[in-house]
Order: sequence, then C-alpha cells, then structure tokens
Amino acid sequence: MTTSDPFDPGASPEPDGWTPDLESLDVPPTETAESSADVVDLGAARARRPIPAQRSAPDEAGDGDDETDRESVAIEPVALGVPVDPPDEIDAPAGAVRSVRAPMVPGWLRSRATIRAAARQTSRHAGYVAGFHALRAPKYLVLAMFWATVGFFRLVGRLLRWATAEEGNWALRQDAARRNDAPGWLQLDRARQRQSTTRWPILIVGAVLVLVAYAVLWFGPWPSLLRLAVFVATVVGLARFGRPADRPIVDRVSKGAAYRKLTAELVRRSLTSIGLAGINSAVAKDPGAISFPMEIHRDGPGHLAVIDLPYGVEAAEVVARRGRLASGLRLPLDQVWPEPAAGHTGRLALWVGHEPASKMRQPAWPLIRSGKVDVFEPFAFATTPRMTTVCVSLMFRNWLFGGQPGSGKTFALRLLVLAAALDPRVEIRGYELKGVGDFADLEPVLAEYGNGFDDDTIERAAGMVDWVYAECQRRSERIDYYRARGMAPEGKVTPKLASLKGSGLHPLVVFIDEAQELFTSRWGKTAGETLERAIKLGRALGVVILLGTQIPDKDSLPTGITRNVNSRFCLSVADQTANDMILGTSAYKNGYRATVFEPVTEAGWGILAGFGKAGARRTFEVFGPAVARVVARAVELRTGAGTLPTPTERARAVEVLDVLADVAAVWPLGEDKVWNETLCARLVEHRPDAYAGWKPAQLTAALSPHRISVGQIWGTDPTTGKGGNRRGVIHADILNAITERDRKRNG
Ligand SMILES: Nc1ncnc2c1ncn2[C@@H]1O[C@H](COP(=O)(O)OP(=O)(O)OP(=O)(O)O)[C@@H](O)[C@H]1O
Repeated sequence: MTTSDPFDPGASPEPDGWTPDLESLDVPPTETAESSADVVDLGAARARRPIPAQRSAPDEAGDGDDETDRESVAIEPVALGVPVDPPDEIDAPAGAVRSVRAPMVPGWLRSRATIRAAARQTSRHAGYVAGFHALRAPKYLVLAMFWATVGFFRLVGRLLRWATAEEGNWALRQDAARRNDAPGWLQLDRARQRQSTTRWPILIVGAVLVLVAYAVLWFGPWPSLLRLAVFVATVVGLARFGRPADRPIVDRVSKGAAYRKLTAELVRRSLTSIGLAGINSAVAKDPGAISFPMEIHRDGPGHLAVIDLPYGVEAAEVVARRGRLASGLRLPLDQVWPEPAAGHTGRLALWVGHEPASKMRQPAWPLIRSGKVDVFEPFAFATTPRMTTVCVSLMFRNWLFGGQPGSGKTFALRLLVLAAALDPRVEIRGYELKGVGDFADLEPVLAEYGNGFDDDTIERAAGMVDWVYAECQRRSERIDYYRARGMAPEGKVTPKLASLKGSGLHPLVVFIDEAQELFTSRWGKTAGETLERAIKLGRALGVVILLGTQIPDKDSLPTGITRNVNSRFCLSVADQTANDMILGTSAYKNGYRATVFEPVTEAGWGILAGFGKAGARRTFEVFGPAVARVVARAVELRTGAGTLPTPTERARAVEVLDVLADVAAVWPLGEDKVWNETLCARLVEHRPDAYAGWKPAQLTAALSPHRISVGQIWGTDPTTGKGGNRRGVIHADILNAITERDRKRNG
C-alpha cells in the first residue's frame, strides 16, 4: 500500500523508494538549505552531477504501491539528483487562468422575480414559524411555569449546598471516617466550617439584594413592559435550569432536514455517490478534482452550485443520474435540478430548491385575468424551477409537443392556443384526435375545430392539412405582391401586414393534438408530406403549426416534420429515442433529458428547446374556469375587432372536401379514362374556393387514401390536339370507391 494519503493534497508526489539524494550534489546538504546565497554555476553543477540510474516504473519494480514489498526489492544506490531547474508547470486549463469573479449583484437580487421569490419564501417561512408557535403558546406557558418551579427549587438547593460547603468535602470526610482517621476528619470539617462562614453571608446578602431588586422593579415606577420582560426572562431562565436536557419546551418546526444548505462537501459527497467511475477515480487521486469556479450562492428560492467535474466527465452524465444525485443529497427528486452549464461540457449547474417544486406554488398565468397577446412578441408560457417566468413567441415558429400520457402536453399546447386567442388578428383552426374535448372550451374562437378519433374526424383533419398547404400557396403569392411594393422587405409577414385588413396575411395558428392518430391513418402519408411542405413554406407567411404527439417514432411523426420544427417542448418521455425524436439528435447525449421527469406527478415539466438555452420548464397550469375566463376575454376582443368566427364560417370550414364526389361530378361524359390535369381544371371551375391552385400531383395524393391508383393514360390534349400518355384515373375506379365508401358508412 502506498504511504501517501490520496486525500492529502500535500502528500509527496514521488513514488516510494525514491528520495532525493542531496549528497550527489557537490554542495553539502546544509549549504543547500542554509547557504543559498552562494552563486551556483548551473552548467557546471549539471555536468558534475552523476548520471542517474534508470528508474524503473513503480509498477514494474513492484514497489510502486506496496510498502510491505520493499524487503523483497534489491536496494541499489539510487543516484538521482535534485532537479536544478524546477519542473515545468503543467499548463493550467484556459478557464482557470482567469479568476472567475463573483457576480457583483447576488443571483437572487438580479431580477424582480427572484427578489419577489426570495422575499415570498422568507416571509412564508417566517409566517409558518410564527403560526406554528402561536398555536402551541398555551402549551409552552404551562410547561415553562412547571419547569420554572422545578428550576426554582433546584436553584435554592444548589445555593444551600454551596453555602454549607458540603460539596466535595462530605465525601472526603466520609473517607476519613472509613479509614478511622479522626484528625483528618476534624481538619476537613474545620475547612468546611471556614468556607461556610464566608459563604452564608454572601448568600444571604445576595438573596436579599435580588429580592429587593425584584420588589423595586415590581412596585416601582417602571413600565409594565419591562416588568413583563424581566418576569419572562426569569421564568425562561428558571425553566431552562429546571428542565432535563431531553425535555425541550418548544417544539421543533421541522422534523428532519428537508432543506439543507448546499455546501461544497455535500455536493462532493452526492457526486461521488452517483456511481460514475470517472468521478470516483478522479476524486480518489485528487480530492480537488471536483472544483467550484464560483462560490455556491443563493439563486432565487434555492442555491446554485456551479461545478467543474473531473476531466473527462460530462455534465450530461450527471444529469442522467438526477435520481441518484437527489439520493446523495437526501432530497426529493423535484428539489434537485442539475443541468449543463455554459463554458464546457464538464461544467454542471446544480440548483437545489428550498423545497420540492411540487410544493412550491407556481404563480398564476399572468394572462388569465387581463392582458392581450401580440403573437409577434413573447408572452409568458412557463416557469423555471427557480420560478422565473419563461416567455415564448408564436410568430415564425412551429411547435412540437411530445410526451407520454399524463405528461401534460395537451395543457401545454392548449396554453399556446389560449395565448393565440388573445390576439384578435389570429385565425385558429385545430383538431384534437383524442376525443376528450380538451379544447372544447375554445370552440367559440376557433374557425375550425374537430374532436375525436373516428375516420370522419381524421379525414377532416387531413382536409385541414391540405387547406393549410393551399393557404400557404395563396399567401406566398400575396407576399410577393407586398414585397414588390416594399411592404414585406424580408419576404415575411410583418406586424403591419398582419394587422392590415384584407391583406390575407393575418397570423394563422393550426394545431393537431395527438397527431399520431392522423399520421398512422390511411390519410397519414399524404398528410405528413403535405404538412412538411406547409411547415417549410408557412413559417415566413404567418402560418404557425402546433403538433402534439404521444409517440414520436418515424411512423407516428414523419421525420421531415420533426426536422423542420424550430420550437420543441419535450415532456416526460420513456426513453432516449423518444427524447431525441422530439428535441433533436444528440439532445439526450448533451444532457437534455426529459426521461428524468415522472409522468403525472411531474406533469407540465419538460425540456423547452428553441428559446435560448434549453432547460427544464413547467408550463403554467391553466384549466377549468381559468380557460373559460381567457376564452371569454378572447371572444370580447374578437367581437370588438370583428374577427370572431361566425357559425356559418365554422360550418363551411369543417365541411369535408369530398374529392371523390367532386371528381365524379365533373367527369366528362362518355370518357372511361381522364388525365388528372383535365380533372383539376374542371374541379377549379366546379369549386374555385376549394380547388384553386390544385396540381395533378395533389389530386393523386387526395385520391390515394381511397385506394385509387393513378397510372399512365392515353389521351388527346384539347389545346394542341396531340395525343400522349399522361397521369390520370379510370372512371370505374372512382365509382367503385364511392360504392365501397357508402357501403362502409351504412354499416
Ligand atoms: N403545468 C402543469 N402543472 C401541473 N399539472 C399539470 C400541468 N399540465 C398538466 N398537468 C396535469 O397533468 C394532467 C394531464 O395533462 P394532459 O392532459 O395535458 O396530459 P397529456 O400528456 O396530454 O396526457 P394524455 O396523452 O393522456 O392526454 C392534467 O390533468 C393536469 O392535472
């Protein structure tokens, strides 16, 4: 075993068996130490130094670690010299060269929210302690009086014993009596009498003085507050003297250490208990392997420790072991919030709350009672574990919400829709394919709404996706028009254009909750492709798409969509794959892991990405009457702005585009097979509002869920009169599909 203590940073770094040989230098050891004023010619000194014997590696020699083995090692004269030049310093890491200065303003004083949180926390605690003790005051009074009485008699007894000077002396006299030592006994008794003679007057005078002082205080012209204070102090003093050490009068406010101040030792202990070999082996070699680039400080309603982990250990690895970390700190899971810190991948920011997040009261969503939203500006959406508000925006964004059942994704998605409702310019359309009516309260402000997982609802949702894409195409023409007039310099919708009545560029928010129902249905493939195109095209055109899904695999959520979404909120998920499908590749590896959240118990918590640094956020919980209240305000705002959807508009919006029936209606008489492009031209004539801009490929996509195959068909171009092969459909296929559908519908 090595003799050097691995936890002693001052331990010699030299391996066992090697000691500097001072004699091998020409300068006597004493001179090296004491006559250091001599000028030494370094070149000559080096030349005179004997060539050191080859030093075997400690392990090879077998004496590197085990001192007891030394006897079996041949001890040869070791001729090593003291290094004349000091060894080169190991380069300090870049971050360590600059000293990290403490923030001028403490973290908790930096924003109003954190000051408010700290003040709220302190006053809440003080209020709790005051209430706790006030309730028990009568009990404390009775106990204090009882123990004060005991204390009084105990004090009197003690004073009497002191005055009689029996303490100690009595035992000695007894001993003398046992030994039949009469002179000794008499001598001890005389000593006691002498002491006693001086003590009695002191006691009597002291007692009289105390009594007089109390009488003066009691009957004199003193404020009764002073009398009360002295009385209380006397009672408390006597009670303290009278009560046994294990019988406290005042109850403890908190049992067990629910909150413990975060100290470096505590952090080290918890980090070494999470089972990361990289940390444990580094700390065993050097206890300073875990370092703190800044002091642990208060940060909102908790403490923040910024930690530099040992070389090679990533903060992400610690984040993944949040449960073990909480165990090491002996705290509930939702009180411990590790996340990667800025700087390098080995820097961890560990925030530990004063109390578990589930016990902390989240402030109400600021927009419930008052306020409007401008979708071009950020609005409150969530809170951090420190209870600071996180704002997000809707414009030029598409959102993906993912999480397992009960993680809170519908609430999160609905919060954005509620915010959109508070901007009267925004047109909102959406489907919830779960069928429980989570968005039913919002129906008055929705231009199109569907709820359910039946084929009809899913088909309508797919129809909405087609409509959104067609709307994007219409909008891109409009934006070209306004760009040419200098009103859309970046080719994007501006707040001015969004507000301009008749511009056709008002913000459009489209949501699909439980989107996996649509993408795994028979309309799924086409809907996925169309939505991907709409997402790519619509961002600049004021089209905001919000998707919620339980299952983020590639069948349930086309990867083309996941790749193009720029705002993501990943609530509790079961595994790394789901995590990375929602947050993007490598999110898990980089420490952004929504797998650490428990569904249901930590509902509403997730990792929000796309708004600065990603991190754990909890959405504002808005439900029941609060939703109704927001909707009522939204209805009022929209009525004032003239943008509240009328029942007729809503009915028209949800009318399903019956492509089969429309194709049958426009079919040219006497033809068996018709080109798609001919059909598209006829469809536009038939219903210009629905089919404007349709291309042959779109018709193919719309017919594919009905299992109608589109193939090459011989025909004649009516404009040129030339014959040719183009993509088209067969009349019999259309009629068969209609018969089949009707048969299914009729049961
Ligand atoms: N921000 C929040 N804070 C606290 N609780 C929340 C929050 N959001 C949601 N919850 C709770 O979680 C429950 C489930 O929420 P929600 O319906 O949004 O989950 P979900 O992920 O959509 O689940 P499912 O897929 O089963 O519908 C809600 O009833 C609510 O009680």
